[in-house]
Amino acid sequence: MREQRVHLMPRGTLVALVGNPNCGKTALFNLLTGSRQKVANYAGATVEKKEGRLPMPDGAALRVLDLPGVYSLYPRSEDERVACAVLSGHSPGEKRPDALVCVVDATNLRRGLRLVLAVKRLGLPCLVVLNMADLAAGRGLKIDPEALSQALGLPVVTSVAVRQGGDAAIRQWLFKRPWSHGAPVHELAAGPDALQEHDRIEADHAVVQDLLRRLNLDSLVPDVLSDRIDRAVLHPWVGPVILLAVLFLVFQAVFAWAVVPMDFIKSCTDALAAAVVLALPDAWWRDLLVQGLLAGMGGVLVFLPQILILFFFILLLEESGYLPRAAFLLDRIMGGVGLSGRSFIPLLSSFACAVPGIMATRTIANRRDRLVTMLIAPLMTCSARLPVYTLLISAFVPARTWSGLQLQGLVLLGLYLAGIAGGMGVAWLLKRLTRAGRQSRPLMMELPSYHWPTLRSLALGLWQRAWIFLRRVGTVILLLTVAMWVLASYPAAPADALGPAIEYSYAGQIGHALQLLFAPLGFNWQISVALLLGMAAREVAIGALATVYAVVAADGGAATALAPMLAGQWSLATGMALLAWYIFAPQCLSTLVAIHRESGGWKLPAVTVLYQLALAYSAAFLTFRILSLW
Ligand SMILES: Nc1nc2c(ncn2[C@@H]2O[C@H](COP(=O)(O)OP(=O)(O)OP(=O)(O)O)[C@@H](O)[C@H]2O)c(=O)[nH]1
Ligand SMILES: [Mg+2]
Repeated sequence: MREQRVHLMPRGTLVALVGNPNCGKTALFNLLTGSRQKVANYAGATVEKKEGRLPMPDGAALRVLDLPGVYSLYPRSEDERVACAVLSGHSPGEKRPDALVCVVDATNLRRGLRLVLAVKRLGLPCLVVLNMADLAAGRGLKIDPEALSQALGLPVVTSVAVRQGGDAAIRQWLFKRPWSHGAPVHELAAGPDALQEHDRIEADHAVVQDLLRRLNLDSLVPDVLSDRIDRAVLHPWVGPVILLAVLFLVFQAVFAWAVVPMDFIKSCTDALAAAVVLALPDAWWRDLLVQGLLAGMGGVLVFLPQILILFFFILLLEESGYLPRAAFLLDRIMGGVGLSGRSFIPLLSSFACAVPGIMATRTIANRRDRLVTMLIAPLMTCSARLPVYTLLISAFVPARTWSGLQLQGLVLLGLYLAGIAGGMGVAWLLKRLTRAGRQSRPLMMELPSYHWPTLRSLALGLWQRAWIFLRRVGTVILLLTVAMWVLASYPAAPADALGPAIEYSYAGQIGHALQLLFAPLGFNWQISVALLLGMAAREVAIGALATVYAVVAADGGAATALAPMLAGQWSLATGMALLAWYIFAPQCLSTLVAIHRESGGWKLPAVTVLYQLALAYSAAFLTFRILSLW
């Protein structure tokens, strides 16, 4: 029987924000609807349509859609297809918008107005918004919205999306219904509607040139400051030095700045555990609270400061406009392994989390490049690995400093580089093995103006990350550490037991069974169970280890510091082998689900799991064997 899908369309008036990439659509969307979608200073920050609600003065609400940026209405990449499908009314589960807000970067009218012409031909009521009016004014651009409106036959307003109230004129237009359709303008009629893509773009280009000339807006106003900064940042050898220095600073900071807040959180959870032990009677639920919840969740929570420091830098880089420059600098290296600089931003997003990174591959027009990028995205070190890395580093790498350089920070940077090297190695192999991989694809990427990130957006971004992390600790990690405690505590040891009680528990049994597989890597049974539970989410392994060792210690059970405990129990070779495992292992279900969704099948996720397992096993095996020789 043929499958039939019925889409239920939500009711209500629908307005969509459309525009070139990076013109400020999402910033406006957030302002209009009070949402907190990701705003970033590079093309392709939004790759999926997002909905919000704008309350109207009459009590009703408008449905507002934020769309991925488009260069034209001839989509080339997946994110452009998402936007164009909405505009043409072919988006699954969504009706055609009732009106459009066409956002134009006021500092780049030439490109923005070409899209306005195409959008006007869609025949929907449309408001043209000249956003970034503050930057345009700063550069001495004088645009008369009234004259432009006359010329376009559409209403035109200005906006500043990064200022509270900077959307006032848009609201005013949206609140005044019914919206009028645009007026036909004779000068804009560039040839018949049925022109082919290339001819249509050429014709629109000519119309826009003519229009700008008539309005005295055709002189190019260069962004002097950005150009000056770029002279250093994109310099063939100064550029890479700056890039390395930036990365270096980030990893040093993750260790150096986090010490005080981490100690604070640790002492809080320890004190809480001690107080609970004193206050509550000795019962199974006290053990659950102390050895399960406090040890497990506290063990993960302590890494919040490091995660926030990492995100502070990621947000700074995203908002400043440096990222596309880094992509540009790395294009040659990426070309060497059969990818283009286009893959850089999706890969870089994967350092936060592979899931948005895999979504961001939608901006890569070439399908082969897109699939390879998805395949290697999980090797980039996501923030969930950070707790595992820093735990093992603080257990096994001495906190030594050489003239201001922290050894631990260097090792952390090394782990990140190992992940990158692994990903590049896989891409290089695929380039050698496939014909498509050997074709070179030039990088076309715009370099946005540098911006100062606003304190508000930084604070908001950090708060969002903190919230995501805390929610994870409060849900997945909580559930799995409770599961771990149950596994580690039951069944109780028989009366005539010789070994420690935990050896008889389910965790002990499962761990010993798995150990057959992991013993060649130097992993003991505790690590083996922790890895099993850690398949769901990486940090769970830490909570699981904390719980197992808390149950083992069972000394009335304050949440003892995990790192010194591990240093005492494991050999250096085991600790390092576990680090090597973590660089490559496929320990995240959501990543695999994302690869499935974005690639449209199970083949790619299956390949990902298999190659990652093979890499992880070999890397851990070699590390353990080599270090054991010492
Ligand atoms: N100064 C200034 N900056 C703005 C304004 N609007 C947006 N920005 C900045 O421009 C950058 C891009 O904003 P976004 O809202 O992410 O742009 P977008 O159109 O959604 O981009 P894509 O999702 O990539 O298509 C961000 O760094 C914003 O902070 C504005 O009116 N003035
Ligand atoms: Mg956006």
